[in-house]
Amino acid sequence: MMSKLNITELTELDTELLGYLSIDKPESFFLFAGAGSGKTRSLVSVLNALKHRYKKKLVLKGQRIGVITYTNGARDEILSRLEYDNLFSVSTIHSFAWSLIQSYQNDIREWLRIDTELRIEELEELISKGREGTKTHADRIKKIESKRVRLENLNSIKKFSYNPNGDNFSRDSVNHTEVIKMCSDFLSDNEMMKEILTQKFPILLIDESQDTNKDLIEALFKVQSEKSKKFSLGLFGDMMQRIYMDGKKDLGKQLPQDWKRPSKKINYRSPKRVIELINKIRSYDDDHIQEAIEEANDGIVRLFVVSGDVDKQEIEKKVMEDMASITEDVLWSGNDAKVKALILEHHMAASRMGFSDFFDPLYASDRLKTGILDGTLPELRFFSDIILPIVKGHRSDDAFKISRVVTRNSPLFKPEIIREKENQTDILEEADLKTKSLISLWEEGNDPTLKSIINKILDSGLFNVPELLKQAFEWSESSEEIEAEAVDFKNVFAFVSAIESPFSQFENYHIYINDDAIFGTHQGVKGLEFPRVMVIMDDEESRGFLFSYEKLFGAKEPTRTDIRNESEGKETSIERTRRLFYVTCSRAKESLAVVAYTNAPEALKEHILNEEWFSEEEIIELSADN
Ligand SMILES: Nc1ncnc2c1ncn2[C@@H]1O[C@H](COP(=O)(O)OP(=O)(O)OP(=O)(O)O)[C@@H](O)[C@H]1O
Repeated sequence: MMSKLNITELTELDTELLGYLSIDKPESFFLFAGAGSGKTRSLVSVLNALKHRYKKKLVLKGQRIGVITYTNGARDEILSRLEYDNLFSVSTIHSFAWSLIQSYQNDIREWLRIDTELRIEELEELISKGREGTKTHADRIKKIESKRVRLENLNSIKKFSYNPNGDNFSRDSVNHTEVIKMCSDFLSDNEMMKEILTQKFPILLIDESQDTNKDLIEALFKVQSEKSKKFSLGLFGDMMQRIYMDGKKDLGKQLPQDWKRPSKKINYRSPKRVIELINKIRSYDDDHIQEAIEEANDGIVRLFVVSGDVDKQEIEKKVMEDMASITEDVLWSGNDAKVKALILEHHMAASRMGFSDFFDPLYASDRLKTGILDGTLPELRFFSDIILPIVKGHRSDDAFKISRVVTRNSPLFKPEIIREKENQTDILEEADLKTKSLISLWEEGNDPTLKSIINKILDSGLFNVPELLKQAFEWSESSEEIEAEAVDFKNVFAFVSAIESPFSQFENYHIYINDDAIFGTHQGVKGLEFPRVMVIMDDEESRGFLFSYEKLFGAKEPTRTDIRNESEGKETSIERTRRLFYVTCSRAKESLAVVAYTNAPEALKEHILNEEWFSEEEIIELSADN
């Protein structure tokens, strides 16, 4: 992503940006430039320079410099580069929005009242136009009922809550969409809010602003135009890397006259051949052409066209071996391979890494989704923070590690239990016996199911088992029919299925979500960079409908909707996919393999050659027969 900088390393462009961010004569700017051009690096170096220039002045006035990032990961990275200096408030858009509005509880209540009434009216209108007796009709009635309950409850809520990283399902919580909309409305319509924002943050910089929610961006534009004498807004981004539907489509098109538009032409990240490819991909959208740095390598790219009923894991292994010999870079294959393989959806990693039985049922539940992707679900923490370290301790014969996990987590070591026992060695012996019995599940290379682990622990009482797991275990053992109306029915059921899988599946899932795996998603690698990148494109395996590589690569005709959207000037799935393809290819620092699974290899190849994305020598065909 970024390299550590000190302020003496300011580039000409950084100095230009610094000039705009003067607190005496503020100006706003829009720095939009291609992948790898050093936008994030400029952001950090400019912030460091601002610290030296203005820290004393701003601290005296109780002011800070605001920075909005797209992900928590990017926030952490920038914060660490700024050495956690308190002058900066670095946060994701959701945390930022909530921190601005959370003290205005009455305004939140009123906003929710009006918004909920409006949503009810909209639903009533839809109901009056739609057909009765359909599922949609029944769903709408249900939605109205739940919104009415929310309206009735509004007055009794003492304090609204919000967790930017959570699901916000509780009665007093507001959801992600509401927080952004509320903040945008408050900023657009409320003079006091504009004053609060600009007083607090005379300088506000937004990274990846092409994907920042459009309502909020528009509200911030409004604040900037009204408070231009004391507020600088700096946008960093790249419209070609807009990959979420939330962003402002025409961002930057009608900027006010007084906004500055600095530019960057150099790509510092990628070798020449990769830059040539991404310039080509980009040429359909705009005429921004990048150049490589003088000392850049030539770099190698290959397109693997794969057809037929193939074993995908075998194919991808072969691609990596081929790349190792083509590039003469051993890190492309073997046990020590250092490759980033980009898949479109998480379940594609699950099937390749062998954790689908565990992952798929949980990921299908809306309420569990977030927690399973970031590993914060308490039911998963039970396995990751207690069972996994014990298993690892067992494998490495580390009795000390095991006993530390047990003493920290077992209710046997609670002070009140210890006090009750006359002889404390009894507790140690009891814990030891129960731990050994748990570990015996892995004896002789066994791979126990999660269910058998839960069973063992429920029997021994060595640890407390989280409620959902306990319930899932009981349901899976019960011969009675469970009522669909039961509390948390769907979630418990998801676990009933997931706990049938072996522990090794949990372990693989754990490796995946902790970024230790070679797999990452196309969307998730935004802002990152890797020496060797393998982009996997597989429409058949992906479940969404937003992207289609087969269409982008000419292997499938555009649908009537695509043609209609195009003629109406609306975005098509081809355009969206092209931007995602630009993001993935531009992560490569040394070499790039693109793997296209297709039903029409000939058409695909012809299209690619016509469009001159890859040359004949760069295309390798693989099928079930070779
Ligand atoms: N002026 C520079 N001199 C040397 N290296 C640079 C310079 N600017 C950026 N780099 C390096 O180039 C790479 C890309 O930089 P950075 O991540 O800041 O680009 P970006 O424009 O934010 O990229 P993207 O839009 O693709 O996320 C990093 O490795 C960074 O250290």
